[in-house]
Amino acid sequence: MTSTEPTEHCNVKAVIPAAGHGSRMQSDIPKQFLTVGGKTLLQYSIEAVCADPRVTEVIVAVSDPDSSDLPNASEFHVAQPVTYISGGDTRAESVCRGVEYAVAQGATHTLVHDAARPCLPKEALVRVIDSGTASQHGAILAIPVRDSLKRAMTSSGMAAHIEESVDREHLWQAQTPQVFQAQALLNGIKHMGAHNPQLTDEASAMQWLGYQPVLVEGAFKNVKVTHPEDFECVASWLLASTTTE
Ligand SMILES: Nc1ccn([C@@H]2O[C@H](COP(=O)(O)OP(=O)(O)OP(=O)(O)O)[C@@H](O)[C@H]2O)c(=O)n1
Ligand SMILES: C[C@](O)(CO)[C@H](O)COP(=O)(O)O
Repeated sequence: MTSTEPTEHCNVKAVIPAAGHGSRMQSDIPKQFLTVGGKTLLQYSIEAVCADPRVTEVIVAVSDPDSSDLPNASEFHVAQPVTYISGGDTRAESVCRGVEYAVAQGATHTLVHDAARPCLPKEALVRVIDSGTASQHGAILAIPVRDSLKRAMTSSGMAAHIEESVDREHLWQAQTPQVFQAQALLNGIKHMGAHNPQLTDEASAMQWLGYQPVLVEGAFKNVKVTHPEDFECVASWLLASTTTE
């Protein structure tokens, strides 16, 4: 891909994959429905992506969109409409269904954001929408790797010996949101296959098509709740931000 011409008219719809089981979190309920200060992580994530008015709708992929346990979509304190759809067996499948829905609703771009990243700062959101809509390659939030990297001799176990050090220069950790032209992203996911283990994020699908998405500076606090210790950090940051508002 060589063209970086921006799209003239943009209609950005957010897709939030929220149909996971959170097995690594080991909680009784999926992590996106854990609450902090009376709100679920999912609700924080929805409010976070709605902080930029260029987002015109939020599409949330959940396991059962008809479940009475889900908060009524009209109750979210955001200006944009929120729609629940049915997610899939893999994160990529949930995203694929959301992007299909967004395209059918006239989206030019989709912004995909994990329900499990509730501390997304507004400045980072604005940066990634600016870049993702300005380039046909799209853009993702990411942070440069900070620590020294070691490759282990074996892939399992915590007592593995070091085989070699790995140069961290040019290495980034991918976050969400990830912003792409909606139809191109849909094509990429379908070509790669929503059950392909290499399809760990949306940028991978675009790279499969030959695009080179832009890396936009993310934020340390935009961590994904994956393990219990992540939840402890996120809960304290969310509580601190609600008491200072
Ligand atoms: N079939 C799936 C799997 C994941 N997700 C969502 O994708 C995001 C990031 O995925 P991950 O952290 O891997 O979530 P889980 O699959 O829930 O966690 P685990 O891998 O520990 O089971 C989460 O918001 C999760 O709900 C989804 O919508 N559909
Ligand atoms: C998309 C993602 O959040 C980027 O870091 C991530 O790939 C989600 O899934 P994972 O199973 O934690 O890799």
